[in-house]
Amino acid sequence: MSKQFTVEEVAAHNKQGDLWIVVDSKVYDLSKFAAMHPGGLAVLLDEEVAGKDATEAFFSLHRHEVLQKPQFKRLVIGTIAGAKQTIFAREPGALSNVPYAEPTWLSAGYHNPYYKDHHRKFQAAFRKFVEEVIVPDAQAREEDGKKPSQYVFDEMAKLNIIAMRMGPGPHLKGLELMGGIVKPEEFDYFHELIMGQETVRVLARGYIDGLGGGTYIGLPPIMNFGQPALRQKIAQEVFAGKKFCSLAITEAFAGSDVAGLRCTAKRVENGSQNGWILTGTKKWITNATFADYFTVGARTEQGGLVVLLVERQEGIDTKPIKTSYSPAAGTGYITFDNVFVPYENTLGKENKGLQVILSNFNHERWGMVTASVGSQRLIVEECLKWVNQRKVFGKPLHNQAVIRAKIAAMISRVESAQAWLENLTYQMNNMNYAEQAEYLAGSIALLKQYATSTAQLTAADAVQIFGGRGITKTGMGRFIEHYHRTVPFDAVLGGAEDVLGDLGVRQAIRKMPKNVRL
Ligand code: HEM
Repeated sequence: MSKQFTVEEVAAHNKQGDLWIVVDSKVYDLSKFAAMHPGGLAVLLDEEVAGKDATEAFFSLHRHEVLQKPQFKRLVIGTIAGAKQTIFAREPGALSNVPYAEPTWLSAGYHNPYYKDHHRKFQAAFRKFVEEVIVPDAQAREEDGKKPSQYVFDEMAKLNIIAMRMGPGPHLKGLELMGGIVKPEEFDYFHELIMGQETVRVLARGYIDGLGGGTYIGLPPIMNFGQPALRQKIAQEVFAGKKFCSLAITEAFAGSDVAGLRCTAKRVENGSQNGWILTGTKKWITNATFADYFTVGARTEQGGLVVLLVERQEGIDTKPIKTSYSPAAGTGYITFDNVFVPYENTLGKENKGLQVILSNFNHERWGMVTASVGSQRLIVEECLKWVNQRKVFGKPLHNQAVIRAKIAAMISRVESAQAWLENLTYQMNNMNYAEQAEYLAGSIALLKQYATSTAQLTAADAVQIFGGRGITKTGMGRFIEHYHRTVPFDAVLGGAEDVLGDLGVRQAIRKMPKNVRL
């Protein structure tokens, strides 16, 4: 049992060199630390703080995790006799009890039609994995800008997480998923949705893309259109966490208008050399700096498009691009200088590359929505906690009607996006790929536009609620600052918002019956 002190005993230690304070029933000896305190010595010597219970002052200025750091835990010398700890951090893997911090299917008292028992078990195990294995590496790599550590990929591979990240399908056959919690034949788009929403809990946007953003979009064309032997070899290497893919479509010359690509692929057929010569550049390619395989869109001599699987080799140069998120994503500029690509590395048919590129767009955009809505929800939780603990004019911040109005809008946005997302996910579970393309392409595009545009409104509101802290990289508002800075990525990747909104409406117009009038 830790040493017990009375309030009076603590009160006697209230000066420089002999300074104790109480935070949530624990007594901290700050005598030596006070001079190094990042908030300064003076604030600790304040007569309301020195030798007193400073719980409220502490939590209005620091995140809870400050107290959990080993160097600060060591400052605890005992507890106040008869007092009990009242503030607890969420255990790794546990659900949050903050209202709206979890989707309704994970909220006490709610019912839902979509998720089964194996989804719940999967969610609990996956969150624990994210918080225990990924979060520590994510925060460190986001800081130093290096790619996610190899041990994280290794741990993911052991549970077949990289394979599951590619969604349901025959590639999961025979694999033990998440230690056997879910059977390959049970694995559906709701499991994948859970993965998308749990992974963003690391709140390190660049790192998340580093963790498999390139593979998520670069591997499907290989799996769906590659030669059997080749796709099996590559899928195995990638699922084992040993190799990485990236999708190299976008260029400085062409973004959403893939028809305008300038990278060229010329056929060469002279005896042993039967293949393509690839020349050109690609820009903003996620994971490019460390990818082993590039799924490249290029223009043929006939003016059509071809998609090629290109292995890293001489003639390929990748250099990092500085974006507003961290270099952990490995975002790069690629130069292909007369690179030879064997003919068997052609994905799909020559001059029919557009179909290959477009074929994965729905799944890719839907996946981006899962992540976008998941991180939007974390921001709602951050804001609810902050307005509850922050005091202004002697009252909690939520006492201001304007603040409550902002929170109301945030909750409505995230709940509507989640409900729409779950509905479309249910449709995906009950449609084959062709049906998804036929019925869902427009809705998914509209949902992505909705999710990312509401995310940006929520990011802006969150900054207003956090004030200066919302634009500061450390301290109470650090996740708000990060989110506000990186939220445009979601709105640009997979198609800019306006393009997607337009696509959704064009699809609807295409399906307008000829025989209807007002
Ligand atoms: C166990 C006791 C304490 C520890 C370990 C501690 C530690 C820290 C740390 C690590 C920071 C910088 C990180 C961050 O921005 O969150 C900080 C900042 C600060 N601390 Fe403390 N602190 C303690 C108690 C207090 C108390 C009782 C006050 C009372 C007024 C206080 C006032 C501040 C202020 C004003 C800042 C600067 C906040 C800002 O820049 O927004 N600290 N403290």
